[in-house]
Amino acid sequence: MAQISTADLYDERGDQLQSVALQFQDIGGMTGFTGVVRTVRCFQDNALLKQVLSTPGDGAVLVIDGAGSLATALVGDMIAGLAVDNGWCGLIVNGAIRDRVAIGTLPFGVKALGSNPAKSTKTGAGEVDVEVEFGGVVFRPGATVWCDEDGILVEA
Ligand SMILES: O=C([O-])CC(=O)C(=O)O
Repeated sequence: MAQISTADLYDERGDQLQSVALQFQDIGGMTGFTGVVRTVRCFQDNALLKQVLSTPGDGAVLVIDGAGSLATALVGDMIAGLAVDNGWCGLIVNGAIRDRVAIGTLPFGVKALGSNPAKSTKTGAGEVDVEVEFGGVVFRPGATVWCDEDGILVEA
């Protein structure tokens, strides 16, 4: 069954929702996706998010706050494939990805600011399941998020 559009959802329950003002690109093969928020905060380093995506996702959306850096890719086709295999439903990346064409073939939601072929460091620095904030919105772990071509809504 098709999920409700974010515009219709906003008309129904906008008072309970936050809408992301940043303009993300739809890169994954699935543009409409919804799930419970999990989070990683990291900066130009992707070992921690790879570790999280190696665990069962149970249909959750991983919100990755890379502080908006476009200097290195936080996710490529291997990490995105790992996430699909482990039952995550999508990623929202406040930063860059790479392997854009391959990610576009996956049955998976990926919103990101852009792409860059340069890889990230792998030290594991960062935090998991903390509140993150970008685009005028606070993402709380456990809140529900809805994504489609129009944007991103998350429970307040
Ligand atoms: O390993 C990385 O840094 C990201 C990547 O290229 C992939 O997931 O395929």
